Amino acid sequence: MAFASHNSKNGLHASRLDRPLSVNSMKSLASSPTALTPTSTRPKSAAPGSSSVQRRNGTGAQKSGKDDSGVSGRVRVAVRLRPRNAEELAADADFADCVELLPELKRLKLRKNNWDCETYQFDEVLTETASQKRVYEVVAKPVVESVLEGYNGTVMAYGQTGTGKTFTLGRLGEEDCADRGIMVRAMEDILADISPEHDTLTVSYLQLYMETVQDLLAPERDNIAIVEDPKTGDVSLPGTTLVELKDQKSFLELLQTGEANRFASNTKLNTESSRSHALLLVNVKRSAKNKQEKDFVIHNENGNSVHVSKGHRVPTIRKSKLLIVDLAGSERVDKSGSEGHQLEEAKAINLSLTSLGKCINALAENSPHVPTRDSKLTRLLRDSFGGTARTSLIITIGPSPRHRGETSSTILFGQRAMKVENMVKLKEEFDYKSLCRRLEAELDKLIADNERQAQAIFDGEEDMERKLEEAGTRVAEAESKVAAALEVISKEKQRQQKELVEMMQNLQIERAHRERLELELRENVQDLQDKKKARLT
Ligand SMILES: Nc1ncnc2c1ncn2[C@@H]1O[C@H](COP(=O)(O)OP(=O)(O)OP(=O)(O)O)[C@@H](O)[C@H]1O
Repeated sequence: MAFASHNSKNGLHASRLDRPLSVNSMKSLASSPTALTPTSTRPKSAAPGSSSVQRRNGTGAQKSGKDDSGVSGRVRVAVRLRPRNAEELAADADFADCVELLPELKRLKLRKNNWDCETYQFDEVLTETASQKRVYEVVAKPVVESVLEGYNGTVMAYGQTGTGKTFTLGRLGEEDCADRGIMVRAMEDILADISPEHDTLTVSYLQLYMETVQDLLAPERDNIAIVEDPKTGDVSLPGTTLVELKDQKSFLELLQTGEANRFASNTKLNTESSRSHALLLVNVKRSAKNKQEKDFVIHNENGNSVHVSKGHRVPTIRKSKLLIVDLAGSERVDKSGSEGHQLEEAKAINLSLTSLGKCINALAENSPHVPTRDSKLTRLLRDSFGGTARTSLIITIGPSPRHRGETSSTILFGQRAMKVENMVKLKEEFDYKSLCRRLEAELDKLIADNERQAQAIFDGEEDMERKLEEAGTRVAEAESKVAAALEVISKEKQRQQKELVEMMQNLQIERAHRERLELELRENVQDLQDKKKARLT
């Protein structure tokens, strides 16, 4: 759809962000229970490390963290009075304010006339002198803390046009940091708490203008669909720009871009009147490790199950959302002087605010039917009112007796909202990706250990074989040496035997020779003796 050109509320022009914008879908606009005082009670399960809502319900409730009923948390409502503006100081100079505040008693008196008034009780009553810091601390800080603990949270401003909704929520405080509104202060606290290594912080910024959702960070996306999960009721806005945030500077740039693209007009009641509802959505994703007290089984969406035994650390992830809603101001068109296109805008604003009022009434009265589907605003706020969010509403009013009727209807809206009970839930689920990564790493380690052990055995076997081989070689060498020595010995023996035989033979020959000589000698002697005898004879 084509949008008419409007001035931005703070006169800034749209500028491209330096940071890359990631396009993604948003999921639910859920949240958790609120207390407006800093000492307020948190949901029982909100304490870090304590058991979550889903754990209270036992092992069966751990499927996805979505089948539990949550903890009751009433919508908390604060009222803030704007100081008289220049026009009121002049026009209402002779008249008393239409309201009287009793902040200590958390009461507000609405004057009916000079002698009669109605008294209303709120969770917090903020006078015209209340600082932005105090407003943040009592209205938004408990919700922000709760979001950081894993619950969804909503902070919303409602009130007549020109009463200070944008002042309360959207002030950047560039010149004086004391002026910083809830959005800037909330992000400061979130950035200070999260860990850039383990947590993820993404932001989208949208406006709902004449029943059309537009991306304030990419205004060409001007017809974003609202998709509701039929099972869980979670709302998502596919195609919305999601900016991953790391620092406050980027956030301020993002807010400036958004504000520059927001529809605002100069009306009789507010020179910079927002003509759209602005929704800042902060997604916080944090990983947590919980030690299990009991054995249990995790079922994933595919029906597979993993048995987790007692004492194991199971990685879980908390995906919470903080929704900050700056509604367009309700106005009486006769007073605001709207006509033409502006009149159409005013009608659309009033229509969506009326449907929000109807839902709040139905919820406050515990009506079986809540007309959530009547407008896009109520569809977007489904989790904030009557859902799982911790919701804090700030209603803004002006002091002028001329707007007593509008102030009265704002107060009644706040009173009815105080009766709305949400069922806050810890947005925690098992981190299957991380569990899978861890199991894979463990498996890789086991495989590596196994391979190392197998290698060691293999190496041991090889070593043994090598030693056996060496021993065999040494034995063979020794055997051959022994054989060689034996051969030498045997040859020597043979040689010696041969020499002995030869010597024996020589000896026998000599003996025979000597015996022959002796015989010859004896024969010669005999012969001589015979000859001598013969001569003698
Ligand atoms: N608490 C306050 N203290 C001082 N000035 C304020 C305060 N609240 C609002 N104002 C001033 O009143 C004017 C209107 O405020 P703002 O634009 O925030 O109203 P709004 O409720 O957002 O109006 P609309 O619904 O028309 O957008 C602004 O000039 C703003 O600075």
